[in-house]
Amino acid sequence: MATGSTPAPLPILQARDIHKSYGRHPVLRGADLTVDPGQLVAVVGENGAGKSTLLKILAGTLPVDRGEVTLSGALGYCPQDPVLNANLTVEQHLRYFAAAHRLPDLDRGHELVRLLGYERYARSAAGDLSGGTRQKLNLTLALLHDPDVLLLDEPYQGFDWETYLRFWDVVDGLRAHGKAVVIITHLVFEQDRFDLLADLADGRITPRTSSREQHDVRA
Ligand SMILES: Nc1ncnc2c1ncn2[C@@H]1O[C@H](COP(=O)(O)OP(=O)(O)OP(=O)(O)O)[C@@H](O)[C@H]1O
Repeated sequence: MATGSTPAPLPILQARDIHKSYGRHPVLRGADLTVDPGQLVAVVGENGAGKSTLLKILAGTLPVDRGEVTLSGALGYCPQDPVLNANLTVEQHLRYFAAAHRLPDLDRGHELVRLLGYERYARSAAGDLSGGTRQKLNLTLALLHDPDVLLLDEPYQGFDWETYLRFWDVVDGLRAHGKAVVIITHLVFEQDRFDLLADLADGRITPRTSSREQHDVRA
């Protein structure tokens, strides 16, 4: 918890007064969110509240009608539906994305594959992978370039329990290195893992600190 004498960290990601409608259907109506380095943020809310819409806007893949998003660092984004090439193997995906990010080697990719426990599929085509393994590859690719903030849209759909725990090991490692992670979740039992719960309802976000509360939280 920050004290009065500790300067507030500069946010890594900030969304201000976000408005978004689909046709005449308003979804976001003045949503604000501030994410600090090293912060774990859960975006929660009912089905259809606009959580995925918000994440797409934060990721810059969907334009806003009004408002602005400020990002000060590298971004990783894991959409709900993995965007993979069915004909490329896991290893080829790593190589392709590493080249796109101009990475000198595949070390981080191989480390993530090992951490998430799917080394045996290295030579399998993405189209032949199970849904859970495709999600692991999706997550690996989003993390390959060591982003400062990671946006995850329900990342563990299809994960078995062991993988779910490994996933949290990865996230805790990111957090320990000052990376911010924003996750859409429906899992009430895990909410204590987060620093901030961003509760989305009626197009706006109400921030709630979770019992973890180790940071100065503003939204
Ligand atoms: N491309 C689109 N065109 C029209 N309406 C859309 C589009 N995408 C989402 N919507 C609508 O916007 C609202 C918010 O959708 P969104 O997927 O952002 O909600 P969500 O909170 O992520 O839902 P869930 O918890 O079910 O995943 C819903 O009513 C949805 O039907």
